[in-house]
Amino acid sequence: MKFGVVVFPGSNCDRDVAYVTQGLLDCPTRLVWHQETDISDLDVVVLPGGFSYGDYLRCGAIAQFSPVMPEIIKHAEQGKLVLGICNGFQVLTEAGLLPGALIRNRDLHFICDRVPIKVENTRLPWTSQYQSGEIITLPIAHGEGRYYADADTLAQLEDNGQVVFRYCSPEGESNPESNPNGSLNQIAGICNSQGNVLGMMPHPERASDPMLGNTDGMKLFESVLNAAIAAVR
Ligand SMILES: NC(=O)CC[C@H](N)C(=O)O
Repeated sequence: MKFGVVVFPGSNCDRDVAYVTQGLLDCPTRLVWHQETDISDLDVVVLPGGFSYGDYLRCGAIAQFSPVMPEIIKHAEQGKLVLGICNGFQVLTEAGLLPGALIRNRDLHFICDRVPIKVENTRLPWTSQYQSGEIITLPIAHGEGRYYADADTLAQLEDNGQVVFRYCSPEGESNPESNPNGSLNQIAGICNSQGNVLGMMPHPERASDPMLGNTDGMKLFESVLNAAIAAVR
């Protein structure tokens, strides 16, 4: 199984993701410059965190027009896996691959923290290695991470199990105090209706190497590998 990590001008977590998928997960991985238009060799496309195009206009708003994006949309339409982390999540909503939008944090500050998150849906290629309802801790680092969607979209996401990660208290409660950025329904990550496209604001790649003292993010990458192994059996 081969990973590709898209590099936009201003991406800054591209190598961190590649370090995890190649170095820790032992899967072939290549960096994909945003002007490339052939990604047919890839099984999983990751849009990493960062500040694509300097976050001018809106985070992710300019990156959606990169030449690689139509190819990523085709890749997703074929049912193949696409993961957007932080700025990558913002790009996926701007490109219409995921519903809703990421807007300025409630308190208008950039937040850099480690926060508890509940894994809400484990029936996905992204999360099968987690326990349902498991509370994990992942780093967040964003200025525009407040998930917003209209009421109908929100209800649809909830009804279809598309809310994959939710901010919570260390005990797993969802309340205003455990919502770092004001996201609706405490949403930290969602998937599309087919489940093959995932967007999340927290950074699993920053919590994967045992050297960093937290490996809660590694199960996400292991889930992907597991799904690939299951598919060829
Ligand atoms: N870590 C990131 O990807 C940051 C995303 C984006 N630049 C923001 O500030 O919201």
